[in-house]
Amino acid sequence: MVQSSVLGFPRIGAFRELKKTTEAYWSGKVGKDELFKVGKEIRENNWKLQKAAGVDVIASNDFSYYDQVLDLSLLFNAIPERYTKYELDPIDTLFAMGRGLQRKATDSEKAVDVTALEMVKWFDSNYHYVRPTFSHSTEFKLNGQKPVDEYLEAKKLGIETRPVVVGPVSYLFLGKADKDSLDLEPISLLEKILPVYAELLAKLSAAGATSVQIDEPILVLDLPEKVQAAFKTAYEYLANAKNIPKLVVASYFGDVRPNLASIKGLPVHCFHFDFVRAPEQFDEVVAALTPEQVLSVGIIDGRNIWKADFSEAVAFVEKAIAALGKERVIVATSSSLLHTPVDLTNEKKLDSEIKNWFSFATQKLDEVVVVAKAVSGEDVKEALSVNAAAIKSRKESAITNDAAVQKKVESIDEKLSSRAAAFPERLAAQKEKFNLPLFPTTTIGSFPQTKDIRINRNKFTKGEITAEQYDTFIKSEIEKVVRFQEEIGLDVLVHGEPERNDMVQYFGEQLKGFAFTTNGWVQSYGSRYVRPPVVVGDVSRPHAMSVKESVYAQSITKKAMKGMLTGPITVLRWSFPRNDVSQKVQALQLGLALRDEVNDLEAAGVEVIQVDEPAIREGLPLRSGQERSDYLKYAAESFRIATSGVKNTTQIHSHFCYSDLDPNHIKALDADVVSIEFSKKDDPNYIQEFSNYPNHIGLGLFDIHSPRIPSKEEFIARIGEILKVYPADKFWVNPDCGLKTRGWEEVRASLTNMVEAAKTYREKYAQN
Ligand code: MET
Ligand SMILES: [Zn+2]
Repeated sequence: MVQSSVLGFPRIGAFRELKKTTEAYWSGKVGKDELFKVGKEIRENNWKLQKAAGVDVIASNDFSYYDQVLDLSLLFNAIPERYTKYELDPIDTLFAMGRGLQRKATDSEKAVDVTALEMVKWFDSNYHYVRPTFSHSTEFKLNGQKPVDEYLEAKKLGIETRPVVVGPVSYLFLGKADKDSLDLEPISLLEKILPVYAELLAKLSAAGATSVQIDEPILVLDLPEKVQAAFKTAYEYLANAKNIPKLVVASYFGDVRPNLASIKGLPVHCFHFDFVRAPEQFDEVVAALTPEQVLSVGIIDGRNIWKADFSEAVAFVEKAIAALGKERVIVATSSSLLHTPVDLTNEKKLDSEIKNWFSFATQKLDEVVVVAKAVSGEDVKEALSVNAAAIKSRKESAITNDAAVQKKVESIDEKLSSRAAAFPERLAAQKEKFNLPLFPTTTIGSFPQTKDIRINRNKFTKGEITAEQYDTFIKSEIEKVVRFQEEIGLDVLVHGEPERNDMVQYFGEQLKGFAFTTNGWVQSYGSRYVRPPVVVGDVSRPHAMSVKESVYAQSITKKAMKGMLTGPITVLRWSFPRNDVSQKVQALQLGLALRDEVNDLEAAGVEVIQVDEPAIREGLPLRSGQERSDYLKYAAESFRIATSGVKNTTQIHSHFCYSDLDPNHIKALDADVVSIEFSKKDDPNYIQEFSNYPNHIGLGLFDIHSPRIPSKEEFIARIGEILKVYPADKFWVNPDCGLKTRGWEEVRASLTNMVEAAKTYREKYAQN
C-alpha cells in the first residue's frame, strides 16, 4: 500500500477560533488557560479529521500560536536579551517577539516596552514569518519541548504523527544578525545549533516518533556556496547522532535542481519535493536518490484551491513508482496546507458550478488519500469519475472561457503598451497643465476607515439602508477628506477610498471572472488572516468601477484629484490565480480590463491616475534567470497596457510598499510618478540607487503602521538626508502607504507636519 501524507494543516480553526481567542488573550479578556484550551481543540480536531480521512502520515507540531519559525526561536533560545529581561511567561515572550509589547506597570507586573522582531514574507507566499535574529551572545539550548508535547498529545488520542520542524540550514539562512552583532553571519552558527537539533530529535525518538519531517525550503533559492555546503555538515552530523528518528527532508515552492549536488547522497531516509510547482525536476531528483531513499511526491497543491486532476496526479505518481517501486514512494501535498482555506463545505453562497471545482484543506485530505489508493490498486473508480467530471466541467464552462477576451489578449501589440510620448515630453506637458510647486505633496490613497464607515457598509450589504442612502454617505465622507486636504494644503488630492472594503476585493467584485468565498480565510501573519478572491475565468470589466467616486471628488475641488486603482499584478497576487492559464495571460487580461477603467477616468476629467502595484516585488520568481526576467517583462507590460492609453498631459502614478524594492524592477512600467515605502530605509547607497531612476519619485516619509506622529523638524531632517543624494526637482513628498488603519487625530497631525516641512524646503530652494 502506497502511503499518503500531509505536510501540515491550517491552524486557524474552521471559523477563525484561534484569531478570536488570541486577540481576546491579548486584550486581557481571557487567560492562558482559555488560549491553550482552544489551541488544543484545534490541534485535536485537525488530527482527528486527517485520521478519519485515512491519511497515513499526519504532521504534528504544525500548530502555532503565532508562527512556526518564531516557535523554533523560542524553543532554541534564540531570544534577544531585550525580550528575556522582562522575565515573561514563554507564551508572552513569544508574542512580544512576534508583535511587540507595550504595557504599563501594575502592582504585580513591571512595565514593558519592546518592539517586534522583523517580519518577512515566507518565500513567494502571502504568509509572513518572524525572522530569527541572532547575536554573538545567542546561546542555543532547548527551552521547553513543544514538538514533543504535541507529538504525545496526538499519541494520547491514538494518532501516530510525524513531527515537523524547520531544518537547521533553512532556519539559520532565513535569519539575520541583530543590530549589536552586524558582523555575524547566521550560517556560521551551524555547529552551535546542531547539538540542540540532535537533542530535540533524540527526545522525539524517546517519545516514540519514528520519523521527523525537517523542512529545508531554502533548497529552491539561489544559495551562496557556504550555505550549500552546510547541508552536508548538518545532515551527516544528525545522521551520526544517537537515537534519532528517520529524517524526511522536505522542500517546496520550487525546483531544487540547482542545489541538488548539495543534498545528493545525504544520509537521510526520505526527500520530499514539490512536483506541482516543478514537475520538470522529476528525472533528475529521482536519479539523485540513493537506492534506499524514499521519495515523497508532492502532487496535491498546497498553495491553491483547485481540485487536483486525479488522472494527471495518478499518472505522475505511477511514473515515480515505475522508477522506484511502491515501497519507496509516498503521495503527499506539495507543501503544508497552511496556505489554503480550511473547509469548502462551509461555503454556503458559492455558485454550485464553481464550488464543484474547488478543494480546500479538508477536501485535499481526501485527494491525497484517493491518489494513494488509486496507485495502490484499490478500487476508487467512483471518486476518479466524479473528479473527471468536475475537471471537464471547469474546462468547458462558459464561466472560464470568454472568446472575446482571449482574442483581445492575442491581438495585444507594442502600440497598446506604449505612451504616445517619452517621459521628458510628457513631463513638460504635465508641468504646464498642473503647475505644481517644487516638492509636491500628496498621499497614497486611503484615509482612515472609521467605525462609521464600516457600520454603513455593513448596513448596505445587509440591505438595511438603500443604495441611495449609502451613496449619500460615501459622498459626505469624500467631501470630508477633500476639505481636510485643502485645509492643510496638500497639492494632489485623493478621495480617500471610503467605498472600498479592500483594495483587491473591491475591484474583483466588479470584474467578470472572479469568485468570492465567505469563510475562505488564510493566515497572513499572527492573528491577521486574509480571504483572497479567486480568479475563475477570463477577466473583463463589464462596467466602470471607480469613476463615480473619483469624478465626484474632482467636481468639488479645483486641485488635481488622483483616481485610484489596483494594478494587474497586485490583483492577481492577492487572489488565488487560475492554474489552467498562465499568470502572464491573467495579468494581461487584468491590464486590458484596467485600461478601460483608466481611459474612462480620463474621459470623465480625472487627469491624475494612480495604479497601485504593492505586490510586484513579492511576485518576483524566487530564483534569478529566465523566469524572473519573463515575469518582470509581463508585469511591466500589463501595467503599461492599463496606463498607456492616456494623453501626455495625464499623469500616471504608481505605488509600491511592503518590500525592498529594486528601482530597476519598475523602470519599465514608465509611470510618471511613483511613491514607495521608504521611511525605514537608512542606507545611503539604497537612496542613491533611486536617484538614477529617470522619472519622479515620492520616497515615503513616515511609517503608517505606527501611531507615532513625526514632528515637522523630523520631516525636515529626513528630507534633508535624502536630498544629500536625491535630486530636488524629482522629489515628491508623501507617507509610506495608505492611511486607512490610522486614526484621524494622528493623520491630521502627521500630514500637517509633512506639508509644513515641504513648504520650508520650497522657500529654501526659491531663494537659491
Ligand atoms: C498596500 S498599498 C495601498 C494603496 C492604497 N491606494 C491605499 O492607500 O490604501
Ligand atoms: Zn502601500
